Amino acid sequence: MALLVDSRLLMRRVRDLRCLTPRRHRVKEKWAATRTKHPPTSLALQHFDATYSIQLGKLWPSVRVALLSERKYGALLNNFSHDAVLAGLEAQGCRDFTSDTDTEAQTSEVSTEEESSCVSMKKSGADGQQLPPLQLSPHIKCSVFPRADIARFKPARPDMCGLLGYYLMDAASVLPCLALGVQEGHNVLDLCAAPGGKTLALLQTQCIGFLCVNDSSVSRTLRLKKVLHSYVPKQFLNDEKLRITSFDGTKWGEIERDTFDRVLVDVPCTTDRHSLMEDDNNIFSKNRTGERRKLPQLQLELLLAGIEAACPGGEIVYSTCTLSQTQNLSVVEQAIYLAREQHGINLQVSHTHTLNHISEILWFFGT
Ligand SMILES: C[S@@+](CC[C@H](N)C(=O)[O-])C[C@H]1O[C@@H](n2cnc3c(N)ncnc32)[C@H](O)[C@@H]1O
Repeated sequence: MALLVDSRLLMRRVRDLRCLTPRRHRVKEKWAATRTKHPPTSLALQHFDATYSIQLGKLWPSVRVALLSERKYGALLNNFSHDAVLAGLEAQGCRDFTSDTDTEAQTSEVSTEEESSCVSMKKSGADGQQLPPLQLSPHIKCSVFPRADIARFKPARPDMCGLLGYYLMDAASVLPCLALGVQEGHNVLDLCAAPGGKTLALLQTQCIGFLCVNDSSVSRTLRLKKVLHSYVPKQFLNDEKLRITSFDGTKWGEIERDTFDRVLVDVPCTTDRHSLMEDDNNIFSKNRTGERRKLPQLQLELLLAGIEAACPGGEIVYSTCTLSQTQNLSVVEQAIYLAREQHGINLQVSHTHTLNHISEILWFFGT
């Protein structure tokens, strides 16, 4: 893996040198002259080196290598498809990691390549009951190629009804959906839902009573609608089962309080891997510095809104795809404090209780 990173860095260095070499064509020269000296991906790496080396200590070098390595996808199986997708993927050597409990080799593969974080919490009901053990949905399945196999999935094909067989996403992105522990007839809110990978995973449980899907970005909500129509039969997308909105999620507490059995708060964050790999749409671009600095506050407001939206006894899962303690633990701690002080809401954090069940599947590093 180290070799892979070295060769990437080498390629980047060669590209940089090429840019500095004088060119005959004026257009190229101009491009080289205006080329940013500090691309956002380099700024992201500098930032992570500074913060994560302190936060993660000795673990940081290996996590750094994983973050800079080729991304490894999981294929979320679409139970609505008529094709025998799982069998097809198994024939290619893939395994469903959500039902794989004794494959240490495979679990470490997934864990070192992902940087997601999720914490679940329960809003205390009048009865103040202890948390029941988490029941993972057996219907959320995600296939991955085995350890050291970086084969790519073929594009999913439509079945006879035009529905695609699987959706490619980071394997760890399935975790928040499992951790939500959706049960039969639950009223569920997905507060920041676009482009819809986790919504799709939640729908795989096929037991949700009503699903409310929201994302403040209208363009991303349109993408989400396209995703749903490519994977889910129309009868599951009617007004009685699903509502799609584009509200500012931070205001949800003013719209619908004490309503949902389960709330997923999958917030915008520094998306660490993307920030290291892609200069386009990168939160570390100089012109997005303000937006980046405001992320923890936005995350806090979204989580508080999600907490307010949950019914007494309801559960909330907060998830990000960053390793940042400022965007994970600190946000959760502040939200718990403010929920109690400002809204009189008590929360039980079920981080450990969630991990105890899922840790057989993925490796976790607690911060
Ligand atoms: C990490 S992405 C969500 C990914 C999605 N859950 C999935 O699995 O495909 C975060 C989303 O939050 C949305 N967002 C940002 N600010 C928001 C707000 N104030 N209210 C609701 N959504 C917001 C962004 O548009 C973005 O789509």
